[in-house]
Amino acid sequence: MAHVLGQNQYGKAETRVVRIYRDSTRHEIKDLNVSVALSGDLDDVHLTGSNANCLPTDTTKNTVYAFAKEHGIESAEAFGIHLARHFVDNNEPIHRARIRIEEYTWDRIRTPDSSARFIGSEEVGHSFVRNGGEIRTAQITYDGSRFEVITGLKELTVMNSTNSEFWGYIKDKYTTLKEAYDRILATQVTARWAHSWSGEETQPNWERSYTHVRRHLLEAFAETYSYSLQQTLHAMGSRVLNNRAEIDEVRLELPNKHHFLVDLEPFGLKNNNEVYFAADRPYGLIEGTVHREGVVPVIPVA
Ligand SMILES: O=c1[nH]c(=O)c2[nH]c(=O)[nH]c2[nH]1
Repeated sequence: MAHVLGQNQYGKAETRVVRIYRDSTRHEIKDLNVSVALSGDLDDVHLTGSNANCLPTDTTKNTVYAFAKEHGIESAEAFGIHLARHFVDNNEPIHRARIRIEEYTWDRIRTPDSSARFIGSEEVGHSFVRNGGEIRTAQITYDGSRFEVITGLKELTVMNSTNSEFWGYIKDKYTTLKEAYDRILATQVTARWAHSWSGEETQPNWERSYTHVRRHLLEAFAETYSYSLQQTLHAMGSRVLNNRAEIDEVRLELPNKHHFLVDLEPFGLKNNNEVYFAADRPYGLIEGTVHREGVVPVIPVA
């Protein structure tokens, strides 16, 4: 039986690159995890053993490090665009590059010590603490003519301790869930958003765009009086599209981090919505895309 080689791609995954800027005593850090996936005219590599069209994954890793030195890392998106363009435009057999990046952020450590090696008010120019919050993500795809840039974040955990209800749902013989008129709403946000930029004009300010999208997601979560996590999801996506013209589509994955009231009656105590059991699994998983009318969604449904 004949077999057909289907979609394939290759490259070095998870190259961890840390770039320090030492231009002043106030150092800057960019800390990325970069995964390269190349595809193109690679049939022979798989079928005949000829590696004539194969740019080694080792080289893709080296390119990440060399570009960090030569071009710097202004933003994950700009760095990914640079890499993708390089791999496709300089290697004839490579027709498409997908660069996935995770970015870890570092906050400055502040100290009241005012000795000379500290600059500014209370900031230490060279001391950082890893931000325990969300991880930033970026995916850049380039096919030789168009770019697709999908920015995102994951592991952003948020909670509303009130302003959340859930009732009026379908009830069948298996339904035991009690209707809730004042519950905790907590989730760990995974969000991705697609930019309309595709390579023609100058690039958006990726860092500023990220900061604003994150703020809009959080503000929408906090300000929405919620009748379901689904409704909150739509409010979060809409808020981003209403406020950020550079973005066409937002996809959200929101696990419902259930908080169940503990029965305190056995101890002769009344639980007035104060003591909860935070369950880690199973969890409801609410997923959805909000996009502009007429735009064909591009963010893959994982
Ligand atoms: O916001 C919610 N959406 C649901 O679909 C659902 N289902 C459920 O059991 N609890 C909840 N909460």
